[in-house]
Amino acid sequence: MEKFQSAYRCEQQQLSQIAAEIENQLAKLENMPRYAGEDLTEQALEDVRERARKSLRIAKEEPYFGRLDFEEDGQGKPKPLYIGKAGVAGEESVDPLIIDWRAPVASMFYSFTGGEEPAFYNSPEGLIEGDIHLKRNIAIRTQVLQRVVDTYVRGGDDPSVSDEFLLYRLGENKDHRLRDIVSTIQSEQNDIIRSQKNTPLIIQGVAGSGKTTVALHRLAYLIYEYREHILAEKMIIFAPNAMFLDYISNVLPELGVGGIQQTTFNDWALDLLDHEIKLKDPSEKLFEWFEIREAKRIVTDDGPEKFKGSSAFMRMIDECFNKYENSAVPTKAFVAWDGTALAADTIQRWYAEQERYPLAKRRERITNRIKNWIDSEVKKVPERHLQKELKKKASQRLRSYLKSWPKHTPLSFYQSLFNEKKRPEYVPQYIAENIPKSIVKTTFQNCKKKELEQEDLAPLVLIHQRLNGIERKDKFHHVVIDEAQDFSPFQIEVLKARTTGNSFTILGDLSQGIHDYQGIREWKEIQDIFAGAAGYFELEKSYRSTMEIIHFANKIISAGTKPVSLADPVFRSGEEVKTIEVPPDERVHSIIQTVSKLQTDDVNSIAIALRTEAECFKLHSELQEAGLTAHLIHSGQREYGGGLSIMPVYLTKGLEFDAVLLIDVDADHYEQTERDAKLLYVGCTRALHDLWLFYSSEPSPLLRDVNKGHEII
Ligand SMILES: Nc1ncnc2c1ncn2[C@@H]1O[C@H](COP(=O)(O)OP(=O)(O)OP(=O)(O)O)[C@@H](O)[C@H]1O
Repeated sequence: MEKFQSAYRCEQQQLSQIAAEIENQLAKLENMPRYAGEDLTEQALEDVRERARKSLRIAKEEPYFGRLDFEEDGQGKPKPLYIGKAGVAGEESVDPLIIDWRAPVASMFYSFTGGEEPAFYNSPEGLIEGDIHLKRNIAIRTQVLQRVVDTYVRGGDDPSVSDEFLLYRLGENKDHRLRDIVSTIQSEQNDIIRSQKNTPLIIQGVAGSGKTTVALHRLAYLIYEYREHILAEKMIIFAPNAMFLDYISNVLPELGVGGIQQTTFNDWALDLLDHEIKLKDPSEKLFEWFEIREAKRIVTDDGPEKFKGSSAFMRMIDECFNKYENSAVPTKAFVAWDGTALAADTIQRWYAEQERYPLAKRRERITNRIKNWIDSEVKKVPERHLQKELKKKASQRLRSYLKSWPKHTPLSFYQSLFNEKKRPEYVPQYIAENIPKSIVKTTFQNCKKKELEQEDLAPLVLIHQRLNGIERKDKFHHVVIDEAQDFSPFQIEVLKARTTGNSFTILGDLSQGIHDYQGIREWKEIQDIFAGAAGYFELEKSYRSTMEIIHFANKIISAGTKPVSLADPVFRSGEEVKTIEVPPDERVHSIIQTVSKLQTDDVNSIAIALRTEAECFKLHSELQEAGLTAHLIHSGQREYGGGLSIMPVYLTKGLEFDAVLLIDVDADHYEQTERDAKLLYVGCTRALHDLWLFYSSEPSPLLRDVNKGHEII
């Protein structure tokens, strides 16, 4: 106790000094007039000052969260390093006042797992070694010291780094948005965050292992580490839906990072295609795939989503496009006026010479070359009064000549691939035969109506890229794909073509692959796209939920499929999971009772999750009639406001809630199938502290093993 008090007093004193210096530095910089002139050196200095102002503003409220006492070899004594979200330079000394968490030396705060072995980090000057004497977590809120926890003391009773501070953080009730984790990043997460930029990373992580959070921290790290080569506005995050984007929207600003694009694949593709097409309402697809009983659809390789998302389909389109491109130049001579013609061979030679340009550019360049040829031919005509007349005629003829040169948009080219009546020459017979019959007619009709499905977007983007090319300025510097198990190989392929240095962070969990009709079955499908050059990480530790919830969820997933790995919970114990049988006529009453109890206990966010959207609507109105108000969340939702929500279980993916109530967990709604096990697993693993499952009549067969002991299958 005494030791703790003295540590607290020492940090209190330190905080007062550092806070005063921050105030002082900030006041000086705020009072300096801003430079707005043309002098480049002055502009650069102003940029440096502006960056310092930004860091100081961040540091003012919560200057740091950790202290590491490190004795560098040969220095003789340990030096305390204070680590915060933003670095602050010292005014009086060369040593920084606060070290940015992304700086090389700060990596030891995360990678050090205890023991008396030497610690090290990679500095720009090379490897630096030394000993760690103390690792201390310090919680400060609005300049007030709240908690001091020594997680490692050299020579102390426990040689490893303790979880005490992590457990304190995990035990807190969350608000409705994801938060940064800079103070408690774990060693295995740190390795991912600090991986080098140009190796694509694939991260398979169990539910709650921090994949989304880690990817966002990685973006902040890359911006810091590669500030000379990477621009925030050229980095992009692909997330499953707009509500999820809203849910993660706080993390990057908390880390002092702005300007990164955040979108869904559908929105991004529609923008790129200049809204030439409309998308069918995606909720119809969700309705089809998440219906129960006889209405259920079965996944097959030649279903539209799987087939159109495959690399094989991409290769077919590529081949057709190559053929089209090779024959896309007219085979007849261009006659400018009678007696003056440009031979077809010449035009074809010019076309071949432009091979390195995308088709649209090649066409533009050939057109310009023909125009120049016309000009020079006109100049050869000795009668000056005829020249104007001839030029006019030649221009008219050029316009009609160009019409014989087929010009496609992405949509018209795509549509032509499905034209059964008039197969274009560039579509070889064997390709036409390999496109499943069930897809051909509907896709052709959809193209005519300009209303397509989401699986048509990647093919259209590919055609757009082949027609127009991708300019260097349009390339991404880094791409994050969250919930990547639901991405098709084709989607990844088109993004790969737009990304410099294969700089990707691709994360997901095969056990949560509930959109199996469109996503991947194994990570190899994505590894193959990068020809085996991708780094692969597996995260098994789960931070979100209590041990009880994770043990329960592990049994559910194991009852329906063989997961890549089972989640290993942190040692945080809570309430037992409740599985409750309720007669149908008492269902609403039971739900209301449970919710009121949770609300009385100050639980912030509660989700009531049902299998289908229609069932959510129904329960929502039943609860409303009985006096309980909740937010009804549907697939078009763009924001997530926390509190009490009712939503289909498939929409809870990626989110988390203090408590989750899963309704109708019976044999009808959740059968003994892989998809149903994954759905139920997703639902269970959304809960941080409390999980309730309700069923009437026969419980789901997936609950079969939940009451067996915790020894894992
Ligand atoms: N090192 C950590 N320190 C504190 N909290 C953490 C840490 N890692 C993860 N968490 C917390 O665990 C929860 C899950 O994180 P996140 O949503 O990023 O995981 P995920 O792997 O993407 O989950 P899922 O796949 O289940 O959606 C969040 O509340 C996050 O703050």
